[in-house]
This record gives sequence, structure tokens and C-alpha cells, in this order.
Amino acid sequence: MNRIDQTFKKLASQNKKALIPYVSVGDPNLEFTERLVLKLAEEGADLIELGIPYSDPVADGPTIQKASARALSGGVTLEKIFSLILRLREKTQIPLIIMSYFNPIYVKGMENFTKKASASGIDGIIIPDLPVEEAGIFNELAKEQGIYLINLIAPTSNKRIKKIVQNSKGFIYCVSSLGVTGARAGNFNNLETFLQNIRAETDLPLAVGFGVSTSEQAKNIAQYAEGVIIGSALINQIEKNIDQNYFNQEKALSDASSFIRDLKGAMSI
Ligand SMILES: O=P(O)(O)OC[C@@H](O)[C@@H](O)c1c[nH]c2ccccc12
Repeated sequence: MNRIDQTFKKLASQNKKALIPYVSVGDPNLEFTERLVLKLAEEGADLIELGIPYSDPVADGPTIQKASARALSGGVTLEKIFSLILRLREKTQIPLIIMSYFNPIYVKGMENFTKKASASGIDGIIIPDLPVEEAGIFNELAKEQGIYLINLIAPTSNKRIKKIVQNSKGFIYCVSSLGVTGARAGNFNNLETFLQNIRAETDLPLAVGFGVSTSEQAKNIAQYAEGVIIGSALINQIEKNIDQNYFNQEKALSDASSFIRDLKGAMSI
């Protein structure tokens, strides 16, 4: 069984919800990303999204755009990322999910990418700009490697929900609101109907992302969903420890750890 299925099954048996951090790989360097992923796994993360930095992240707000730019200027490449994932897999069994725009995958070659991802120990892939209607070939290649293609459903997906869930495994990424990624206020109270409409079409776990930044929000979402995804607000914990040419790695690690620990604690109440 795929690590993603195992994790959601175990959490359900404990009546717990998944906390799924997103990290921008190589931000600001790969050595920090390796330490951060292991620390997040220790502090309560249940699955981790590994974002492949890209020059044109159209679905991302300023926080992740800047994180991608830092990673790219730090010299990150896909090959270095696959080597990092291989190193991580020797130290942790937490489900690892690559989050990448389609272009870096297309440039690498879909078959080559899925084989490298599988060999390095990846469990799932999220491609925000590859709609399920165009993902047939990639989905087959991923399946051949035992990798789940995790699809996204947005508040505007209505008529496409059935088609999306029929081509999904692992969990569904439920996008909480329109627009781009980025921490924002709001209590996510409108989620219940959105998630009910999806639950009517699938038994897969539902994880909610976009805009989550506080323990209160995570706790609220955890009442309706099986998972809470958090990216920008976590990256802010790293960014605030980077100034012109100095990166306080230890402070960034401790700020990110306590942030994730607090979120997990709030979700478990
Ligand atoms: O950053 P936020 O608002 O917490 O949202 C999660 C998001 O970071 C992560 O899942 C993600 C990063 N880039 C994306 C692009 C599309 C969809 C989702 C994403």
C-alpha cells in the first residue's frame, strides 16, 4: 500500500487529521531543506509537499514566488532535488509529495520524471496546471511507478468534480478559495458545503489548502476535512530569518518547528 494510503488509514483509526506542510525545496539552500523536512516530520507533519521551484509560478502569491526565486538563485536543480529526496528517504518514511508545475516535468520528460521520482522514494505528485482532462498520459506513467497523481478541486470545479475524483488516488487537494497561494485571514466557515459536494462523489480523504495561517483556522478546517495543507505561512517563518546576506538557520528551524507543533496541537484537540 502507498505511504499516503497508509498514513490516512492510520490517522482515521486514531480519529486524527493530517497536517501537510509545503516547503519550497532549496529555499534558501538544499542543506536547510533537508534539515527542515526531517524536523517537520518529527514535530507532527503527517505528509510533506516538496515544491519544485519554478521561474513562473502563476498559481503562487508573493511568498512562494520569492521562495522559488531564492531557491533558483541558490542553484537548485531537479537532479539535486531528486538526490535530496533519496537522502531523505533513507531517514524518514513520511509520505513525500512533489508539487511541480508541468513545465519542469515536460522539459525532463514525463517518463523520465516519473521514473526518477519513484526511484528517489516519492509517493505522490501534484501538478496544479495539469487539468485531469489533459493528465491521462502522465497519470498512466505515474501509476506504472506506483505514484499517485493528486488532483485539485477548486470552488469553481463544480461540473468537473466527478471526472476529477474518478481519476484520483491518495487524497483530493481541495482549494479553499479562488486566487493564488498566500496566508490570509478568514475563518474558512464556507468549507462545509464545498466539501460535502465533493464527498458526495468520493470516499477519498479531502485535504484543504490555500490561505491557512493560524492554529484556529487549522482547527476549524480539521472539523470538516481529513487534512490541512499549509505553505506560505510556514515559509514566512523561514523568510523572516533571512536578511540581505545572512540566514539564521537555527532560528528558522526553531520558528518553523514551533509553528508546525502549534498547528498540530490545535488540530488534535
Ligand atoms: O501557501 P498556502 O496559501 O498555504 O497554500 C498551500 C500551497 O502553498 C501549496 O499547496 C502550493 C504551493 N504552490 C501551489 C500551487 C498551486 C496549488 C497549491 C500550491
